[in-house]
Amino acid sequence: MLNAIKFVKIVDGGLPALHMDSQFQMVFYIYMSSLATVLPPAIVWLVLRRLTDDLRSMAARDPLTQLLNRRGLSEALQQHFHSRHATPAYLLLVDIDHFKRINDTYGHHAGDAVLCQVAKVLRATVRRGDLAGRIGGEEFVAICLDTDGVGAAHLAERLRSVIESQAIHVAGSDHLLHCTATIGVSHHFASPHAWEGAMREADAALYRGKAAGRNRVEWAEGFHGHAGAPG
Ligand SMILES: Nc1nc2c(ncn2[C@@H]2O[C@H](COP(=O)(O)OP(=O)(O)OP(=O)(O)O)[C@@H](O)[C@H]2O)c(=O)[nH]1
Repeated sequence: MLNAIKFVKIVDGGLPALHMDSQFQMVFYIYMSSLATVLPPAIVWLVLRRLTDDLRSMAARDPLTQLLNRRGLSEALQQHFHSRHATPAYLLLVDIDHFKRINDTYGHHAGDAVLCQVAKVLRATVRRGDLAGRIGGEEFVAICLDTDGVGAAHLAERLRSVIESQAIHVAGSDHLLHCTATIGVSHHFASPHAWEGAMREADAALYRGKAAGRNRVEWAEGFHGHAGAPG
């Protein structure tokens, strides 16, 4: 049991809400640690390393969509900015419009199907090397790591228009759902600590987009990327 406690510490900061797979893994781990005295140390070490990797990856992801969560995004940004050739990043905050209505009208499982579809669009639309995450109920984040303001603005507009064009099938229902999203875009930022500030900028822009009628892209104050100059 002492080993189990040490193991949880390795996972750094404890575990998020565990779902079935991870609960199974913990039971498996405790079982393995009880065999630790009779199994060859190399096998025990390999199993533990694998479990540590799995748990670390689970702690960094949203269980519904498998996109990065806040912690996963923050870790990925730390890694990106530690590289000598790190490029500045742009943060896009993507918020589904009137999502509560979808839940209220078609049920929570329909809401979940919409969230999964938007996650799929995000994953498919950002470039390889960019980051995609879900940071709250119906709030998603895309972070462009190797582009300028024009590229970030194009990505935001492409995301908005692909989300709008989706017909979303809900299991067990004949309805095809549609949704739209409002997107706030931050200025570029160049350090892992600056991403909370970028979130605030994008959030303020998003708020303006919601007030202006939704289903639109809004830029942080003074952002010129959409006009052709780097932001
Ligand atoms: N299905 C589902 N719903 C969720 C989840 N997390 C949060 N929600 C719901 O998301 C809804 C968010 O509603 P609001 O914050 O009012 O936002 P909205 O209706 O999208 O309105 P606007 O953003 O102003 O367009 C709430 O009804 C939450 O219950 C989830 O994981 N699954």
